[in-house]
Amino acid sequence: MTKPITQEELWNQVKAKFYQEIGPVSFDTYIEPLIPVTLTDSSIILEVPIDESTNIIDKWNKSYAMSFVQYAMEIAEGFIKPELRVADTLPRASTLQTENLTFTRESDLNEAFTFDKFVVGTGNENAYAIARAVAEDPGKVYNPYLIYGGVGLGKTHLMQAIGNAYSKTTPSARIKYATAEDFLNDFTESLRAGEGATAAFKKEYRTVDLLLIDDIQFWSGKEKVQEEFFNTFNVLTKTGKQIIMTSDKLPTEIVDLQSRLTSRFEAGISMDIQKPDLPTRVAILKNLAETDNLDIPNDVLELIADKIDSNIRTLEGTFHRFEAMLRYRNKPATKETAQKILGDLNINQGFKVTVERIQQVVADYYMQTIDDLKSTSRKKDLVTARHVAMYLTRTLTNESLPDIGRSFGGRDHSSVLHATNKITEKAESDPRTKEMLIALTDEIKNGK
Ligand SMILES: Nc1ncnc2c1ncn2[C@@H]1O[C@H](COP(=O)(O)OP(=O)(O)OP(=O)(O)O)[C@@H](O)[C@H]1O
Repeated sequence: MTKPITQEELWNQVKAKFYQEIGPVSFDTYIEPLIPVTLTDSSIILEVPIDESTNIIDKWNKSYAMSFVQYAMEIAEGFIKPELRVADTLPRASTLQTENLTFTRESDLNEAFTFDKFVVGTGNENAYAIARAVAEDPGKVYNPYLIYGGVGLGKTHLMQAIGNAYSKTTPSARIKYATAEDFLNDFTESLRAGEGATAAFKKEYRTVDLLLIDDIQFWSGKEKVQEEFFNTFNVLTKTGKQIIMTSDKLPTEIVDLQSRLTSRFEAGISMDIQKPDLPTRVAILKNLAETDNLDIPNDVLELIADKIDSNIRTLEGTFHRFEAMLRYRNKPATKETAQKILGDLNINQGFKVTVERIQQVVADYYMQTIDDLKSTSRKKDLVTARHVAMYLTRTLTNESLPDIGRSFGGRDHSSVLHATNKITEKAESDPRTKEMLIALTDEIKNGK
């Protein structure tokens, strides 16, 4: 700015020009509600009332920002950029109606979900690298940032790590974490509670620096909440605020998610988290052991990590059960203790459940051979053993009735159906049969 001028003078003169240019109706809608907050040599911050934020910001970005720069140039003889910021105060009239309204708390971040505690491995290194970049400079390149992937693989942890890191470097930052369901509930509640509450809802979600929304697949088919999020999204991204989301799949794969949302999301970046490989799983267990001051041999950790390969939440849960065995039941930190836990959890310990495996276990149990099971003999014990083996094949594998018949000496599919019905009925009426089937299933999956 070359000409000395106060904020008020500048804004009043700009307003006068707008009034002339756009007429009273547009002026009252888009210009009059703005409040100048800070003027520097090169910019002016204008606060937008929360309940009109979507409209005004859209209009400014489309048409008025350019006019402002031009007017300011004429008045102050220098370049002044307008920056819009959503006011974080509610309209006065709303206070009464919002008294009893509690939204999910502003920062529901889990302090344990930090970058330090996040083990980086092949399945998550890209998602991690972007998360770091976002935490360093939110609202810039990767906006919005969507982390997607299967259940229990660390999406929430990584998203919240961004929030925790940013709140450390920028303690004044407003960070809001909510699940997609929280967002929906807050929105519905605000609609129910009336106009003031709607403004309170907007304040809650639109005046933050970082908005973290978990599990957006929850909005599938829910039109109203999608529309509300679309507006929230626009206000935040247009004012340079960061949005981070998680989902169990890519937005384009979420059924009934509006395309205007998916296309907005595509403007940022989406990164998946894959299942962790064995070294990553072992490292996660090592971290847990270290945190809890437990000395557990590597081969024991490897055994646990080897058996639980798809879900980190289950991996952690198993570790904590193992820890409880050591601490409260004084068991040694050995492979045997670990096996016990894994067995209790009914986790597959390496036996692939095939027709042959089932036939072998059942034949051994009835002291017969696999050939006997396949034979035409109708000795009573053997018939029962055959029926049980067919029943277990039907329930534990995806084999079709004809395929099962073929595996049992070329029998007809109706014989298999007859056998499975018979055993089902018996298990329903006789608890000993039921127990025997459970024990056999366990042995088929986990060994003796
Ligand atoms: N790379 C990792 N390093 C350390 N702990 C991890 C890692 N990934 C996940 N965890 C832990 O696993 C548990 C589950 O992670 P999280 O809740 O983030 O999964 P999610 O992908 O969000 O699950 P959901 O699909 O159920 O929402 C958490 O306790 C988290 O701390």
